Amino acid sequence: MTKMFGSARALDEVELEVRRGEVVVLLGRSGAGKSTLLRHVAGLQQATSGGLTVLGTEVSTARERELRRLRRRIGFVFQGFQLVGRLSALENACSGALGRLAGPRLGLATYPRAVRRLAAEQLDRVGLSAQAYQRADTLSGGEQQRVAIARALVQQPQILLADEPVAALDPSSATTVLELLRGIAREEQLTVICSLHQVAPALSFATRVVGLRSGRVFSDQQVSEVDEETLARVYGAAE
Ligand SMILES: Nc1ncnc2c1ncn2[C@@H]1O[C@H](COP(=O)(O)OP(=O)(O)OP(=O)(O)O)[C@@H](O)[C@H]1O
Repeated sequence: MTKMFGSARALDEVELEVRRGEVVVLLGRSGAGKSTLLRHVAGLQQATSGGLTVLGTEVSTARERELRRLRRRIGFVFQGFQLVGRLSALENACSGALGRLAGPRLGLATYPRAVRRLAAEQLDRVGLSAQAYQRADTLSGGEQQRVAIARALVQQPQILLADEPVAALDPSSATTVLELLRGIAREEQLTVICSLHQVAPALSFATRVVGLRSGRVFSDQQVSEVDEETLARVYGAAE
């Protein structure tokens, strides 16, 4: 699969097969193509040439309706959390269900009871029960990212994508968030694709590490057989 932006090649003949339950880290420096690849998997962008099949949908040729259906099955966690700051943690978590509910929701009480219960359970799972009614913009960065994870889980996704989920966090919150994600992925047999730009967290989080460089797959290894030195040399100094 190749993605061009004008004459720039953001993804250059990328070939990758991810199996169910794998926790894949896309490792690469700024501009390597990690976010672009994640956006393609999420059905948010379409390749310039070549194909990409996600959960049985051919993304490159799919119509908007099919893409919407696909997006509902894929959770996405971002570097900047993307919560609604003035809403509570619980209401943000509930909004993960919006894709399967008809019409907009205004206020917690307008969500079905089952959704509110599920959202509360997921907040509990990420250790934020006590903060459920706190405004999202009053939470710490690590807490906000945990709310975003709860929201993604309320969506009941088959694939969870995370684009630099810990880049904005201090090292200790980053470790907490990655450990949480890893534990949840194991429990749910969830397929996770996560971009990171540091080698050490990638190795403790992933089952498989895919190195990207200038839009190309440069290395692809199971963590158990990873050549740490090469990875550190190629990606260790990534900004
Ligand atoms: N919408 C766009 N229009 C033009 N160029 C783009 C667009 N999106 C990405 N690119 C280019 O494609 C290349 C890959 O970008 P991408 O954001 O995927 O890299 P990345 O590995 O995620 O980097 P970072 O870690 O900084 O987020 C870059 O050269 C970027 O400038």
